[in-house]
Amino acid sequence: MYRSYYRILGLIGQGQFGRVFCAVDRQTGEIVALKDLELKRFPTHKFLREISYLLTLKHPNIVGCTGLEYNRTGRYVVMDYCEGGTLRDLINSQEQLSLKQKLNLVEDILSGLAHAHSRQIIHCDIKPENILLKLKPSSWSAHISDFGIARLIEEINSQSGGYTGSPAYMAPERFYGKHSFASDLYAVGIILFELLVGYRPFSGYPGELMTAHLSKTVTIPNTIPPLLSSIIEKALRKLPQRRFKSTEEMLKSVRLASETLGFNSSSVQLFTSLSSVPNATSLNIIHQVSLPQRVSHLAVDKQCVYLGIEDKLCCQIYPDSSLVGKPQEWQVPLKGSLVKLFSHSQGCLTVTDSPVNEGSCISYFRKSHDAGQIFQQQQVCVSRLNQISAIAPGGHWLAFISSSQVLQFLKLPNLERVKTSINCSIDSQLVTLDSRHGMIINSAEEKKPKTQFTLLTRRGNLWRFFSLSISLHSLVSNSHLPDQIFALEVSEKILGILINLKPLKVTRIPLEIKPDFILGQPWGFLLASRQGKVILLGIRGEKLGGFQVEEEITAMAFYDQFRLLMATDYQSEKRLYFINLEEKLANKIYLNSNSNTLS
Ligand SMILES: Nc1ncnc2c1ncn2[C@@H]1O[C@H](COP(=O)(O)OP(=O)(O)OP(=O)(O)O)[C@@H](O)[C@H]1O
Repeated sequence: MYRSYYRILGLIGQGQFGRVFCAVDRQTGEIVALKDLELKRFPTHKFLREISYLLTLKHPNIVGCTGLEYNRTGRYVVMDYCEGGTLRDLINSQEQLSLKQKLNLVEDILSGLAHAHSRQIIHCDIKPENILLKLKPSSWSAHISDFGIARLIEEINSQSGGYTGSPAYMAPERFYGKHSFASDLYAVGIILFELLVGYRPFSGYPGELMTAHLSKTVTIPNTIPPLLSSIIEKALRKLPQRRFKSTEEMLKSVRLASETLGFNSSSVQLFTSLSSVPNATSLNIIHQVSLPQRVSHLAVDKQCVYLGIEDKLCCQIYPDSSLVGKPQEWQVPLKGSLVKLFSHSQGCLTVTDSPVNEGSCISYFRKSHDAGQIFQQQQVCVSRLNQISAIAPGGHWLAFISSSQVLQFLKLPNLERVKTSINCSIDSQLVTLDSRHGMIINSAEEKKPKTQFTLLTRRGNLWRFFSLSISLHSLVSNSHLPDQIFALEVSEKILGILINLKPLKVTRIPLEIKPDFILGQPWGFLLASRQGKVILLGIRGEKLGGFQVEEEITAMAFYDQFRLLMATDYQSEKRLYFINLEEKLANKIYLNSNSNTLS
């Protein structure tokens, strides 16, 4: 058996007939889905026949099957990867889609179906779980999955009698074991209803659903514009011959409705999910201190707090890591203005821009408990830094891209240069994943928005990883969850993008603020704007809460899972707050099994 062409990144899910994995092509770095079809249920002759026809079903709105993979672990169908999950995930999420976006998704489904129907193929199991999503700027494109598989399953089950499919989306004739192209259109009609109204026209147990589909009239709320309710009504007619004559005819009607209503969707009162504006409720402030000057940067390591104040570094050493009690305090001058501050296990690192030349200085400050002071131990001057990122927080490496567009590494704590010859674009962004890996991210907006993610090892090896068809900025990794990245999408609205790397899954989170601070924690991310609004997001992008302060926030850092340091500036009053967010997050947190459990 040969070595697999793919490296599996993670299990995406388990269907009735086998598992689906997210994998990366070892040669091209392309992300694919591998569907493992059990040998027992799909004997090779059936499997091959089905695959040969699946390979020919090519359309932008059908999840493409690109090949087969046989290896030691099994036999897989290789498919295009849909990083956005299913339409069901989107319906259940907090993302609010505009009318135009909802209709575009239905148009995508109908376009894919029209192609299949033109080849005499009926899907038989159209439902939100079988519609997969890919990112497109500020929205999603829909792709029909389970095509051939659905047909194959249909064949297997019809041999044992009875119907297959999902009763909530099944046309009346399907309960009698009959199906036609119009049965697929009925299912699209239910999806359109669900997207617009927020629930399905019929609910209940399979028996109740069957009765309803066969004999109950669909009630369409009068908040739905007539142009759309007439489409739903026609698609959901009980007799297949009374529905749309063809998929193209239904597609045309939806397109017309989208063009007529879509740009003016604010006037259409549709179902919307819960409002997610954070409440400005009282905060649990452990204590607060006045500061003599504005703090631009904050970093914490155990009982040491580092405050960046203009061209000075202030170090406070507390009796213990609860940061209660009176700290010992030292100040050291910095050469130039501070642009970044990192904590390190034995001290901290500063990056300053030199006022005299065009260069930057990276300095390592070591704290000495015995001597009760902090002193500068090492310093290197480099050409002005564009992007900088600490590899392994509190760890062994620092990587940066200099203005000469070369990626460089420094060993910590002695700041010894490691030679690399990796060219990077000046606009590249860097993030840390774990002690050995980082990522270089290049976003382009020109003709087509695109973001390319390249994996970087601490030895300076690069590996093209994957790309997304949107443009991203302000990327931040979560040192507590090495497989998660948060970013902002470049678009009219403020959209957060949560990227899980293993398996690749992208979630879009509409935000009410434009965050200036993004901090990763074991329970998720804290986002805050300088204007004082703070949002707490869980590890799946769900909103856990938030708060608002009157002051301008100038710097933030966590000193344990829940306790936060926040420096503010308000009418010449500068303060440092010690805040406990535990109550705000209590009972709302889902931690994955890799992270520490909460007491
Ligand atoms: N090409 C793909 N890209 C990304 N995720 C996929 C892809 N194909 C399937 N998945 C995901 O893998 C999981 C399992 O999919 P699968 O199609 O095997 O089963 P299912 O649709 O959940 O159930 P059923 O077996 O009843 O059809 C689902 O969460 C699905 O969204």
